[in-house]
Amino acid sequence: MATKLSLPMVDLSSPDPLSTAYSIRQACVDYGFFYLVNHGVHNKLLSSVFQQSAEFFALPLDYKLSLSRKEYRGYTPLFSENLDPSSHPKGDAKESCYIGNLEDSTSVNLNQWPSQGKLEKNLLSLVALSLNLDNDFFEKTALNKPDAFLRLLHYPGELGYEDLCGASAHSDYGMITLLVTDGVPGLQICKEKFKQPRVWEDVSHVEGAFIVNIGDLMERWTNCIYRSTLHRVIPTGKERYSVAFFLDPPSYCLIECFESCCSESSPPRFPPIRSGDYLIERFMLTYGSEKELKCSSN
Ligand SMILES: O=C(O)CCC(=O)C(=O)O
Ligand SMILES: [Fe+2]
Repeated sequence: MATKLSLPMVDLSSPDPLSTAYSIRQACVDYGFFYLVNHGVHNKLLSSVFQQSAEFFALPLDYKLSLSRKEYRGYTPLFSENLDPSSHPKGDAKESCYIGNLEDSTSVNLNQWPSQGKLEKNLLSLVALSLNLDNDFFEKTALNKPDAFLRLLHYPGELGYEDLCGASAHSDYGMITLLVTDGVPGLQICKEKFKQPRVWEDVSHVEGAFIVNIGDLMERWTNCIYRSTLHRVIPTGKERYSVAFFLDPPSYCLIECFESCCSESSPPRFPPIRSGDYLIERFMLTYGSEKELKCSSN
């Protein structure tokens, strides 16, 4: 049985930015995951996002398929994604809907969350502070024209495949992810991704908190000082909803190790790479091919 894990807690309302930045640093070094509380997004708004999400996924499949994913936006049906191609060949037991960029999200009225920009700006300025960077570093490089996606996720529960994950083992690809779930368990993390056998720990639900995690591009920027931790959603037999907000640097942004994160004895582990090139490579592994990636409906 997996052990139950309480992640570190970061309080965004704390009056001392330095101590908040320090707790973010500690959490990103130790876990690559933390709970974010007092984030300023009202419970009422979150409930209405879950309500709309449930209404969307309850629509007839034909209708949802007419909104199939194109250029990273729209509907992806059950089993069309496989986050860990070495796991079950059938794919992941979830359906999802991507809502694209902050500036022009039109079809679903979710653009208050958290796209007004305050939350991610605030959080990323603390992350910058935690890395000894100017506190507007991410605002200038990555939030200037970010690739931000809201993704509604629905795990249907019992499907008759016992060993099929809702989301198989993966790390997130981008900079940072904010996640909110309906409280149904299933999310697990594996802190040591290179150790075998993998040890999985259940992430406890904290009502009203966001779960924040570091993605691969932040891991590359920080030379693995901040971890992009492996995680998955295992089946529990229960239906589950979650909403993830992925924040990625713009595609032209060159991701190379921060000076403060390397030294002679600890040289950069990764060559510089453009954000867009890295993300395309990862998405291709998840979805199979570039054609499928660009236009899943035809
Ligand atoms: O639904 C969840 O709890 C996690 C989803 C996730 O990890 C992802 O979409 O990248
Ligand atoms: Fe993820």
